[in-house]
Amino acid sequence: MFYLQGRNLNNISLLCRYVHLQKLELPHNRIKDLSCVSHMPYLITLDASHNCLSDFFGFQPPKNLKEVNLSYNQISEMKDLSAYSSLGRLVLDHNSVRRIHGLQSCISLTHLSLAHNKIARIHGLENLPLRELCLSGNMIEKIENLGTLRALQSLDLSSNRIHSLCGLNNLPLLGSINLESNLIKEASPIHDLYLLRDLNLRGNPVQDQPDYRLAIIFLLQQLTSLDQQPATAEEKVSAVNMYDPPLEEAAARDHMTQVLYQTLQPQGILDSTMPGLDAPYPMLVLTGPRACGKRELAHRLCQEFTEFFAYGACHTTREPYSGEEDGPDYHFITEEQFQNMIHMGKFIQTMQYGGHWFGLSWEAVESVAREGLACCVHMELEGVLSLKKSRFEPRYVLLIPTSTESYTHCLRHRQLYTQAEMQLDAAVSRIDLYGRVNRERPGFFDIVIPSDDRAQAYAVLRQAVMEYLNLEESRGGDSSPATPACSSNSKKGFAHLHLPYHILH
Ligand SMILES: Nc1ncnc2c1ncn2[C@@H]1O[C@H](COP(=O)(O)OP(=O)(O)OP(=O)(O)O)[C@@H](O)[C@H]1O
Repeated sequence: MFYLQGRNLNNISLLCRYVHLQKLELPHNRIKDLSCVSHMPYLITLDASHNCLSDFFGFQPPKNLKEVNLSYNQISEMKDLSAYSSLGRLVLDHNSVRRIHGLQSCISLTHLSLAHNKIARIHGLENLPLRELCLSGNMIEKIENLGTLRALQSLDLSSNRIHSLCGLNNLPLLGSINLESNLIKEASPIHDLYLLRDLNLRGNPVQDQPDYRLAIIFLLQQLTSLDQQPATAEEKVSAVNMYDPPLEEAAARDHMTQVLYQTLQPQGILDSTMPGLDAPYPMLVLTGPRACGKRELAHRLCQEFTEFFAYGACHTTREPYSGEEDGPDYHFITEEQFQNMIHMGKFIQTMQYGGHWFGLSWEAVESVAREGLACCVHMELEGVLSLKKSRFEPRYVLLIPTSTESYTHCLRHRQLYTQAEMQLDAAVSRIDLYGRVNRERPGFFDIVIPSDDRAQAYAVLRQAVMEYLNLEESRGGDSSPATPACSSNSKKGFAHLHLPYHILH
């Protein structure tokens, strides 16, 4: 080992003779030239911090060089370090480096610190085995290109100019995230950075965003420290409740919200949907995972059984798909209009799905009820849970795909998902969710119908409805419209609809 600290040395050429040196410490001098290191093939550790070096690694590579500290020098450019494959720790703090460069072949590099330089972008680190990365005190505006750092345990990006976490979108397995509007769209925790325990974003504008800590803790659930403060168990629970609440909790919260805003409005009587003496107002809800055909079947049913049913169109903030118009399927409104409607107590239930709002309004159901008809709607499970807390007592039909393969094919065909596999997997996993609820909560759905074959699914649905409305096939056969077997008031007839509970095997 050779140790020469604070001697004001600027020429160390005499060290060329020490060819067997393994550790060289030269901090706090005025050294400009490290070429003598070329003569030390066994060097393992080099500390040349606090000197006047402007040349980055200005020496021939010692084969086993593992640790290098060149902090507090005048280095402005990094160069290719492919000859330094043993390098494990590199400290370049307090230099003038503008661009991270030349590290691609450093297959042993586990610690890298480039604090207080002039770096504007995170790049050039792809696939490195880094465990600790410090880029504090630079000019970085966004978090990017970190998705391949699978060994990363500690990341320090403090005192930069990061104003958004949207760059986390680039991380594999993460859904699109929009923290600007405090909304995480189909987000899932970042599994690829599952070793990350310590994240520091102090001193960045992003800290001012509402629910900043909870959003990060949700995305990185294994964090133990955020901004040098422990990520507590309470925060983890709150984060999950906020961004991915258990179904019942989300439904209870939605129901409470709607009831609260309704009670703040002048009270009027919605007589068309008032329960009768012996039965509630009749409603039919088709539920099941997205694109399982519930909307199509709901329309078909309403078209065939015009004397009994009419379609209740929900409101949504999503854009109409091509060919969709305002009215028949949804009332398309802006996010602001939707929030206004919530505040005016207009909804029975609402739900966020895929980053958009959906809601069933009182008026949608009332307008159908005023015609003396039963309201037929479709919605996801979360909507059902919320609706079950209201005064309505619909019959619930679960339409469920039984072949994952054909369901995936159908999703692909409809091109619903832009971020491909990850979103497809999430959509498919909801089949299991419906299946689980059906198994674990007998009676939750009144009837379960496999949805893979639409024609068959409709035939079963139609048959069930006919039986319980006590209707008979007209002589025209299967495809002819049904006629009531009893001539009683259609609404009253449907009021006795009690579909059986089937367990799907
Ligand atoms: N008020 C509501 N509450 C809960 N879920 C709803 C509500 N209105 C619609 N949905 C559901 O939101 C999901 C997304 O609807 P959207 O119309 O965007 O999708 P889709 O791909 O056309 O689905 P589908 O073909 O099943 O109708 C659907 O499963 C739909 O049934």
